[in-house]
Amino acid sequence: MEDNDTQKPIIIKIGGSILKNPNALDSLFSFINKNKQFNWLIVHGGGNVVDSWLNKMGYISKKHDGLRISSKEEMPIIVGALAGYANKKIMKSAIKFDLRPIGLSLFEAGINVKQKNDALKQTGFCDSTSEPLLLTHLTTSGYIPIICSIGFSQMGEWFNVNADEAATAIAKSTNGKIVFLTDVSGVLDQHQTLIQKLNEDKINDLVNKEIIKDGMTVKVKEALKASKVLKDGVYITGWQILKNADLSFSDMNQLGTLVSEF
Ligand SMILES: Nc1ncnc2c1ncn2[C@@H]1O[C@H](COP(=O)(O)OP(=O)(O)O)[C@@H](O)[C@H]1O
Ligand SMILES: CC(=O)N[C@@H](CCC(=O)OP(=O)(O)O)C(=O)O
Repeated sequence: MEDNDTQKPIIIKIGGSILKNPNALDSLFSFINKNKQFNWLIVHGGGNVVDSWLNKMGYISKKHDGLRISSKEEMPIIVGALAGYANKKIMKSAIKFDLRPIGLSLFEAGINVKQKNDALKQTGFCDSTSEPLLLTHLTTSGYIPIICSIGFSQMGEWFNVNADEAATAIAKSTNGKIVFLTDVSGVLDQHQTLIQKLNEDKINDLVNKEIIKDGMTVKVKEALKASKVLKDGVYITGWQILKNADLSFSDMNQLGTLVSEF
C-alpha cells in the first residue's frame, strides 16, 4: 500500500460463506486487532442465512441475475436475518477480540436506497450518498462500523440490497480501499488455480465460459465496478490467509485476485 493511502478506510466485505464459519470471523477480527492503526469498516451480507430463514418460514425464495426477489411479506424475515442475526453474530466475534463494533444499516452509513425495479420488489440499489460524517466520526473515535445491506428510501421504505453492491457504495462514499473476503483464495481458473489479475475483458470471457459462476459472478462484476469508481485495484481474497500471524495489510492486499482496469 502507498504511504498516502494509509489514512484511507479499509472496507472488508464479508458474505454468508464467512459468516457461517466461526474460524473465519475470529481470524478476521484477530487480524484487525493486530492492525488497529487502520480505520476499518465491515460491510456484510448473509444470503445463506436469509435462504434458510425464508425456507423455515415456508417461502420459496427466488433470485434473478443473482439478486433476490424480495417481497413485502418476506422483508421482516430478511431484515431480521441480516440486520439482526448476521450483524450481531459478527459483533460477537469483534467484541471477543477486544474491538468496539457498532452495528448499522445503510441509512446511518449515509446511503440512500431506491427500488431496483418492480419485478425485484423490495430489492434496492444504492442511489445517492451523503457525506459519511457518522462513519468518519466513528472510525476516528476507535469504533468499527459493522454495516448490513438493509437500506431505506427517503420515503422510509426498507430495501434488501446485495451486500457486494453495498460495500462498493460505502467504499465510494468514504473513498476507501476495498477487499472482498470470501471462502476461496480468490478467483480460480478452469484448473482451480488462482488468477492473479483480472480486467473487464477477462472477466467477461470467464463469465461467458461459466468458469466464473454463481455468487462469484456478482462479486467480480461489483469488484470491477468498484475498481472503476475508486480508480484503484480491488482484491478478492480468501479468509484463510488471515491465519498467518505475520501477515500485514499490505501482504493481504497482494494475496488473492486483483481486479483492475489500471
Ligand atoms: N471461478 C471461480 N472461482 C472461485 N469461486 C467461484 C468461481 N465460480 C464460482 N465460484 C463460487 O463462488 C463462491 C463465492 O461466492 P459467494 O458464495 O457468493 O461468496 P460470499 O458468501 O463470500 O459472498 C465460491 O465459494 C465458489 O463456490
Ligand atoms: C438483493 C439481494 O440479493 N440481497 C442479498 C443480501 C445478502 C447478501 O448479499 O449476502 P451475501 O454477501 O452472503 O451474498 C440476499 O438477500 O441474499
